[in-house]
Formats: sequence, C-alpha cells, structure tokens
Amino acid sequence: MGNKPIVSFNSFELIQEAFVKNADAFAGRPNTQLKVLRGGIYGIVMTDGELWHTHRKFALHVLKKFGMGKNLMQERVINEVRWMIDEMKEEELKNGENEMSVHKKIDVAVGSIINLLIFGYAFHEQYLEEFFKIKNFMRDFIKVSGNPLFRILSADTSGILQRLPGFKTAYNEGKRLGDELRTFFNYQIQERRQKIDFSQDSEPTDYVEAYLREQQKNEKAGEDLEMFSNEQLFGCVFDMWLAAQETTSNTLSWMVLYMMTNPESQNLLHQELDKIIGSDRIITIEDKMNLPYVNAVVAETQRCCNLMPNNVPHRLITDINFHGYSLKADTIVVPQISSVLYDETIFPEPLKFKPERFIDANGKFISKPELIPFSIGKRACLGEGLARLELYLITANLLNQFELSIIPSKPPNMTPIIGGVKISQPFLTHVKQRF
Ligand code: HEM
Repeated sequence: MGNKPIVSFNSFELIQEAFVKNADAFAGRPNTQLKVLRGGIYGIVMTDGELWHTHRKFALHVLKKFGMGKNLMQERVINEVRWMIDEMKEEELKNGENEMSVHKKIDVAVGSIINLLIFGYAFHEQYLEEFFKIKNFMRDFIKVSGNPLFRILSADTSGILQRLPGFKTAYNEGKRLGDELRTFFNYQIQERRQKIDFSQDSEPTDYVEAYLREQQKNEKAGEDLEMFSNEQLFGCVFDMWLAAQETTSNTLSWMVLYMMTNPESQNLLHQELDKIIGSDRIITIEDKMNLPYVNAVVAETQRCCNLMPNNVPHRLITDINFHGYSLKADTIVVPQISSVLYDETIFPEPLKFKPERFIDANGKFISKPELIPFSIGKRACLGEGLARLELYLITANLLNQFELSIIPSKPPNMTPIIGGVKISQPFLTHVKQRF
C-alpha cells in the first residue's frame, strides 16, 4: 500500500489460522488513512486499540437492544420492504409502463433502515431529496476511495504527494467529499441532540440518542470525555451509514441483475415461492427454513458479486511467526476473501451464477463455511446479522411480488465500477406484477 508491503492471505485455511486463531494479533488497522475523510482517526472501521474496542462493543450493544436478530428488527425491515413494494406498484400504475430503476427503490429502502437505526427516521416523502443528496456524496466518495492515486496518497504520511499534479486533483476531490459528508452528518447530529430531553432518563430509540446519553452520563460522572467525543460520534455515524448502505444496497442490485440475466434461476425461485407461499402475503423470517432456493440465490449473489474485492486492510499488532515467516508488528495484512469466494476447488466454475451449488441432493439449503463475504475474525462485519436479514427479506418479497427481466433495447452493462465496493452500472428493469 503506497510504499508499504502488504502480506495477503489467500486460502480459507490460512485466513482462518491467521485472523481467527491469532485474532488479537491480526485485529489492527493501518494508520494510513487520510485524515481528510473522517477528520482524523475516528470511527470504527479505521481505528484500533481501546477506541475501536469500546465503540465496536457499544455499537453492537445498541444494535442488539434495537432487536438485531429479533422480531423488532424484522418489523423495521418489513416496513421498508412494504414501502418499496407499494412504491413500485404505484409507479407502474401511474406511468402505465413497467420499465423501472428497481435499484433506486432498493437503495431508498436500505437507506431508510440504517437511517432509522442511526437517526430515528426513514427517507419517505419530504426526506427523499435528502436521501439522494447524501447518497450521491457517498457514491462519489466510494469511487474516490477506490482510485489508485488516492490509495497511494493514503499511505503518504509526508503530505508531499497531495501537492503534485494528478494527486492534487484526487486529494481535493476526497477533501471536498469529506467536508460535505461531515457538514451533513454533523447537522443531523445537532438536530437530533436538540430533540432529546436529557432531563428524562428514557430508553434511547436510535444510535445517536444512545451515544449522546452515554456522553452525558460520562460528563456527569466526570469521566474521560475523549472516548465519547463529538468527533468520534461523527466517525461512527459515518462508518456505519457507509458500511451498511453501500454494501447491502449494492449486493441487492447485483441480485436483481443476476435474476434478470439468469431467467431459469428466477423461474426456479418463483416455482418455490408459488409452492410454499402461494399468495402476495409478506414473507417473514419464519418462512426462511422452507425457502431453500431463496437462501441459495442470496448466498450465490454474495459469492458471485464479490462485493469487496480488496476487503479492508488489517495491521499486525505484534510480531508473529507464521508458517516459517517472521512478520513484524505494523505489517499490513489482508484476508483476501475474494480469493476464497472464487476458489474453484471449493466453488467449481466460480465465475458462473449457480445457486444450485448451495442445494444438497435432498433439495435442502447447505451453507458453506468458505462463504465469507462478511470476512472472519475480530474485525468481521459488525452488521452481519442486520445485513443477512435485509438480503433475505428484500430478495424473497421483491421476487414474490414481481417478475424481473431485461428490456431488449436496454440490456444491462454487467461491468462493475470498482471502488471500495463493486458498484453496478445504472440499469433499468422490466417489471411485471405477479399478483
Ligand atoms: C451485504 C452487506 C455487507 C457486507 C458484504 C459487509 C462486509 C464487510 C466486510 C468485508 C468488512 C471488513 C471485514 C474485515 O476487516 O476483515 C465489514 C466491516 C464492517 N461492517 Fe459490514 N458488510 C455489510 C453490511 C453491513 C451493515 C448492514 C452494517 C451496519 C451496521 C455494517 C457495518 C460494518 C462495520 C462498522 C464494519 C467495521 C468493523 C470493524 O472494523 O471492526 N456492515 N463489513
């Protein structure tokens, strides 16, 4: 990375041995991220040590309280799924045509789910414009962060490169987006702060409220205010919003594309839904066990789209001897999940979309330990439970309600835009209601 060598771990066994069995040693993050993006080394994704540990634990605790893995979280997700389906049906009726940007609808639904958890409101009606504003900043930000020049800049601690032609443009663009996002989120935090009655000791309803109450509790107890600082709040909100939105929404975008371009798979999925559900009722988590093909489509989408082709780099915290190699503390190490997802000894014909690889001889869904799109070890995705719930509920309900196909005159371009995550090119879908 820049002038720093990277040690890449490319097989499932090696990744497990390093990042799970030696989890503590492999749990650092390189201290090379440009401060322009988060205003410093703040948040969860790029920090390590006590700051990271405290805030990862705090965020997980808050998500758990809001029902991650329970019915309460399902309710929140289903409300947004209903909104998305109604919007799609309305658009079809209103315009009398069925060419639609399905991904845009998914994007808003996924954005609303994370925004509800973080700030307590969904992006319906008057808030839609706000969603597209922040969404555009985020998308440009992801593109910039995938720019090789920007990656080299991140590793340059001297500050010289950012003044050179080419690098300067990338730096300025990153800085502009960092500033826009900071202004936007800090404004939202301020708005949220003003609505909280701190004189009442009530249960928080969103992450920002939980954080601000914790901050106030520490202040009252005369404790260290650095740990729950305002900068750290911005960093955490930024990280969770970005990590939750772009990953989940883009995975679902690939799911729609795979369904459009693999009509025989979509047909099998519809057959299963007709047999097991057989109506336009909302599908819930209680149906999951009976829908092996839906689960297989979600699993194969995650494997095939290989959403984070470079994963997020880690840093070795201590010296370690690994398979005869002596690795020094501070070495940058990467669990290359993409090498595992495309390993043909585990997933034959890895470039082909084949949900059947996750179905056994008895027609049951089989999960494979090597399917690791959320990574593994201490830095594995913090929102895995929420993401899994969203991927299943949105896939099952969207496909139960609609048939999705290619518009012959506007076939989708399947070439991904590679940034921090693999983004699909904009595309339109032919949508037909099934009920
Ligand atoms: C399909 C959806 C998602 C995928 C594929 C995904 C994947 C990942 C991956 C590969 C990492 C890096 C792991 C590593 O460093 O080895 C990560 C980290 C993270 N993810 Fe997700 N993620 C998804 C959804 C979410 C959601 C919904 C949230 C919501 C809170 C979230 C929050 C985070 C955070 C905060 C981190 C940083 C964890 C840390 O550094 O300790 N992600 N995710």
